[in-house]
Amino acid sequence: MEPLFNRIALIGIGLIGSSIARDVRKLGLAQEIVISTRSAATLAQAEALKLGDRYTTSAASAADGADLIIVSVPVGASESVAVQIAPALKPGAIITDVGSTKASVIAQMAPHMPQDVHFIPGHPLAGTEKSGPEAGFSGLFKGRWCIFTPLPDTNAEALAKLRQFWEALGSKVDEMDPQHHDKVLAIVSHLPHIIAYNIVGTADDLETVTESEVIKYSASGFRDFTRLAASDPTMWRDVCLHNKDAILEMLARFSEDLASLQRAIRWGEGDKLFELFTRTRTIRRSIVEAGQDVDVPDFGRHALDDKR
Ligand SMILES: NC(=O)c1ccc[n+]([C@@H]2O[C@H](COP(=O)([O-])OP(=O)(O)OC[C@H]3O[C@@H](n4cnc5c(N)ncnc54)[C@H](O)[C@@H]3O)[C@@H](O)[C@H]2O)c1
Ligand SMILES: O=C(O)C(=O)C[C@]1(C(=O)O)C=C[C@@H](O)C=C1
Repeated sequence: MEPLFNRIALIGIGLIGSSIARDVRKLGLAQEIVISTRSAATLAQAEALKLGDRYTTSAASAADGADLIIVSVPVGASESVAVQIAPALKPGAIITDVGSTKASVIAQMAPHMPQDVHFIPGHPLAGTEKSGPEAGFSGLFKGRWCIFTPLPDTNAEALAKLRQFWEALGSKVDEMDPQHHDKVLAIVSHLPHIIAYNIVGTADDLETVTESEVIKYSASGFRDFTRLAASDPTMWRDVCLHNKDAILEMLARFSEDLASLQRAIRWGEGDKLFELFTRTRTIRRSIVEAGQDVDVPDFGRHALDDKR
């Protein structure tokens, strides 16, 4: 494939940054890959994995002269990165991110962006519960959505180029308003993780059930929750703090519906339970039919516990 960019700078080289690096290298999407991350130890890991051509702990020197800069750090670190890279950005550069929340990332980064660059927030809907440069793999974004939440005055050419980039990684690209993105993701991604953290925490706290019993008898339903609950604590702390309003709104709805389910169980309302379980089963079928479970083979390899 023809390189789409001369120099790509990857700021943050964990699961997402390193998966991008692997695909960029494999597909020949850049002449040069520059990698930057805050910690020297993580940078050394990236270098050992040969993920880039140049390595630096200075985000500014990585961004200097780059045509595409992809920020892949926990969302709470977005402003700090924006402040560091802003003075080094070359005119016409495209700056994007992969953060799981969008309104907050825009609020943190946009005010620091110079007038002559193109800041296009993005979010690939692909990942696993693993983190760090060793957890990444080529093909993570294949068949998955990447959502852009462009600012109103975004340059159409820059947008088309970034779209071309993500499509080269195999993603389907969509555009959304950032607030809408945050609400949609609150229900389809953030709440499932919060529920998983909570149920695994509850099981761990149960006084009548020992920890060894939780491990020994964990049925596959519970095991599926433990996968999500093993996700990176820094990333998910930041998601919760930076999508607070949408998450609280969805949690309120969720709690109401849970109370109604609790009531149906208490009063033996079998029809009500059956109706809900039938309705939700069709959602799973629609997802499978729409090909949205394309990740199963990859997740089987990377995310599920081999000892199952
Ligand atoms: N993991 C997923 O499933 C997933 C999916 C889509 C999007 N995202 C988003 O992608 C981003 C990165 O997630 P990840 O899974 O790659 O995380 P990760 O923990 O694997 O990697 C994070 C990287 O950011 C660096 N970093 C951490 N704090 C920093 C700081 N204060 N300043 C500069 N660099 C810092 C780390 O050294 C590391 O290189 C997050 O914003 C996350 O919300 C994650
Ligand atoms: O399946 C997982 O392990 C993930 O956590 C991936 C997942 C998700 O919820 O689907 C997590 C956060 C993202 O921002 C995007 C994708």
